Amino acid sequence: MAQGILRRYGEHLPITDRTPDLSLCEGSTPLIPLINLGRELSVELYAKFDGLNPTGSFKDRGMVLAVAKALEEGARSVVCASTGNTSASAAAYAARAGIPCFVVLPSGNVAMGKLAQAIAYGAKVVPIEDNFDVALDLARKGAEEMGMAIVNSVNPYRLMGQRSASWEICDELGDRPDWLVLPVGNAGNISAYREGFDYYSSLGRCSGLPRMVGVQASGSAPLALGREFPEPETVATAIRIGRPVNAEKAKKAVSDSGGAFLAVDDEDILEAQRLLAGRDGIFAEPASCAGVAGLMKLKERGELPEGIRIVTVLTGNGLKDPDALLSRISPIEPVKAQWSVLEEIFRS
Ligand SMILES: Cc1ncc(COP(=O)(O)O)c(/C=C/C(=O)C(=O)O)c1O
Repeated sequence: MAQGILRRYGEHLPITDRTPDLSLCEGSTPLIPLINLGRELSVELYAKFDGLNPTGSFKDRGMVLAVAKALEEGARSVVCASTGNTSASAAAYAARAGIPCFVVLPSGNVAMGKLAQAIAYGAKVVPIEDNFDVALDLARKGAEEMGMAIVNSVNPYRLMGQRSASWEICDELGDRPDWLVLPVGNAGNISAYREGFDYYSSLGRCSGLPRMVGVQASGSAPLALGREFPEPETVATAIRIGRPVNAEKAKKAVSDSGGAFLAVDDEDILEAQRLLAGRDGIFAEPASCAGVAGLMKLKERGELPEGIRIVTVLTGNGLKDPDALLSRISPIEPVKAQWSVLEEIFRS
């Protein structure tokens, strides 16, 4: 049975005998070979499908530790700002832990599935008339003024828990991949992967860092395009973040690994989402598909070496945000429930 992060990797995490044994059986997500897409790109391609965590995103890996340590350190409630997945995860683990959760969201820019989760798990949802970056400033003030535990990736326990994904990849492949490709918003996850590979390398369990490729949406790409984005815009609302709090760590992860940041357009992201589902049967939310869009762009430019082993991190489940896809297709009208009508369709 899945043990959860605190049990599976407890010896590598800041667990004490006072740390609550919190778990929603997160982690141990599948590393799925993308056979068809890999053939098209002429690489050995795997998807680390973190959309199969309990709340449907990679956030659970860090949240379980952040909430457990908040309890251990005497916090009586948690707060976060979120583009959606952090709030869903924080609300779930706070519910499990029996403490209140306050989430500050950029009104009108959070996918319905994620909002439904935060409400269902019982969080106090506070939409604001501004973007994620301002929401994070307000959540941090709430934590300071009212002694709540902030569980965004400014909380070090979040990145420590998220290192577990790199350990799972190494445990399964027997080493690090040649490349790790993933979407970048607040830049916590790419930083956590770097820390995780470094740590496993220090234990002799992998041979150093993979080349780390962080992909952003071109309308919200402060790291990829090297400029401010005070009004970030992208259909990939999960990475609609203009002021990444982990920017410096992420830049070092990319430079130390000989990697790169890439910017891709929204249409490239949605095309990657359709390809991923249509070729290899995996439905991931738009932000998660930015990595695949980046690989397709590199292939087009002749900058994707053949035969290398790549892991692309699918950070969130497609069910979180079906609107992005549905809003771009014409409505599917019902037909008469007659065999002749269906037969014509089946034969076409
Ligand atoms: C699906 C998905 N893919 C990628 C990212 C980017 O990870 P970071 O670069 O570590 O921020 C997010 C981030 C979401 C939030 O930041 C939030 O939920 O507040 C995400 O939900």
